[in-house]
Amino acid sequence: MKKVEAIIKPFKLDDVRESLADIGITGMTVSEVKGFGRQKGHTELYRGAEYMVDFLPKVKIELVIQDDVLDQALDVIVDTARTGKIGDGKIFVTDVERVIRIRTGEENEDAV
Ligand SMILES: Nc1ncnc2c1ncn2[C@@H]1O[C@H](COP(=O)(O)OP(=O)(O)OP(=O)(O)O)[C@@H](O)[C@H]1O
Ligand SMILES: [Mg+2]
Repeated sequence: MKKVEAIIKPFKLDDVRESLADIGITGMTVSEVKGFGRQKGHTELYRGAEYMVDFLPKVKIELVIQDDVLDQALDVIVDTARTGKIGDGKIFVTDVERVIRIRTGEENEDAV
């Protein structure tokens, strides 16, 4: 199992959620976050205005998925979240050791 953390532009969240649902992703966690990339937050466009702040608003999506859907999920996120402008975001992938569904006690592949 893999965890995918995708930092994206907030206005892309609905599209990304829908595209992921379309390929059968059944759960995700979303947070409002702030961050910067290599432009250090300066001079990035957000909702048509040029922001001059240290941290720009972003949305973080976290998904834990089975290995066999990883590549498809990454393709969907990249294709849907890309505008081609700076600040489109970044995706981090890590291994997940264990997953437990609290209600049933099911684990791992049965629980994602
Ligand atoms: N190395 C990193 N570690 C953790 N979070 C990061 C890292 N790089 C980017 N982020 C997060 O992703 C958000 C978007 O980053 P961004 O797309 O600006 O990356 P970039 O490397 O500057 O690429 P680009 O040149 O396309 O803007 C940042 O605001 C931050 O929240
Ligand atoms: Mg950047």
